Amino acid sequence: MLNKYARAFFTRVLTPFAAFLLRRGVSPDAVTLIGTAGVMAGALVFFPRGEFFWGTIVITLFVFSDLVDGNMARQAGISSRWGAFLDSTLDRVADGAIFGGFALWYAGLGDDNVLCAVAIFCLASGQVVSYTKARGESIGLPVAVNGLVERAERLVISLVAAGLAGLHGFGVPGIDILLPIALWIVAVGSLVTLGQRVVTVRRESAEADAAAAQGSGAEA
Ligand SMILES: CCCCCCCC/C=C\CCCCCCCC(=O)OC[C@H](COP(=O)(O)O[C@@H]1[C@H](O)[C@H](OP(=O)(O)O)[C@@H](O)[C@H](O)[C@H]1O)OC(=O)CCCCCCC/C=C\CCCCCCCC
Ligand SMILES: Nc1ccn([C@@H]2O[C@H](COP(=O)(O)O)[C@@H](O)[C@H]2O)c(=O)n1
Ligand SMILES: [Mg+2]
Ligand SMILES: [Mg+2]
Repeated sequence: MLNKYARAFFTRVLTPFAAFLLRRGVSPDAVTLIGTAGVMAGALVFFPRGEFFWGTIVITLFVFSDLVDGNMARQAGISSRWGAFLDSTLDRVADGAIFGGFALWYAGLGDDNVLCAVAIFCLASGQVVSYTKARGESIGLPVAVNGLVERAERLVISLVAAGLAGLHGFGVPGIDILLPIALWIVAVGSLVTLGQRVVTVRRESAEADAAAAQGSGAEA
């Protein structure tokens, strides 16, 4: 949903910045790499220590690079298969660091086995949700569904909650409950999304196989 409705807005807002970087000789690949490194640093340095406010600030500064890199490539007319591969692959790395950071907090000082498991579930299910689309497309299917909770939703729900939960460290009482709530929402939402995508791939592959069988029957 965010991908559909918010992308146009962010494209408008980020286009001048993307043009500025291109004028300075920065490449889209460099933005993809630096953005991922920044997200990983924010997640793995701050989250395991329970510093959710500062971790979210650092991640937010870098995560928008994922919208800037593609914008730069399109403006410069240099969108490439390599760029698409690099972008999607490093998305998985960044997501692993974010949910891994939450899991490390709950496995350590946060001391909550259930929430550690929920964070690991968010990490794994998010990767599988993305994989369903990549694998479905690689076998020639359209995978014409995005589902309830795409990557943008997973990030916005968990990062807004983490940023607000971090205010607990500045004396705001009770607000730290937002992070567990967000992790449960992302976990359930990812499971629903996984179901939606698997059902779609099942239907599309049955249709494609039937069409192929009909085609070879007509030839015989
Ligand atoms: C005092 C309070 C302190 C709070 C601190 C600040 C809080 C800020 C909180 C959050 C900011 C979160 C921003 C998250 C932005 C996410 C941007 C992003 O990375 O979007 C990527 C997404 C997808 O791009 P791609 O097409 O390149 O990626 C594909 C996708 O990943 C597929 O995944 P799948 O869906 O299949 O799982 C892969 O399959 C594919 O491989 C991959 O290529 O881009 C978009 O979706 C575009 C829309 C982005 C919308 C961003 C909305 C941000 C909205 C609000 C943020 C600000 C809120 C501030 C609130 C503050 C409250 C305290
Ligand atoms: N280093 C890069 C990054 C991205 N691309 C192209 O942009 C598409 C992704 O666009 P986003 O707005 O979601 O970032 C991607 O599929 C590539 O076509 C690129 O060429 N090089
Ligand atoms: Mg990108
Ligand atoms: Mg991306």
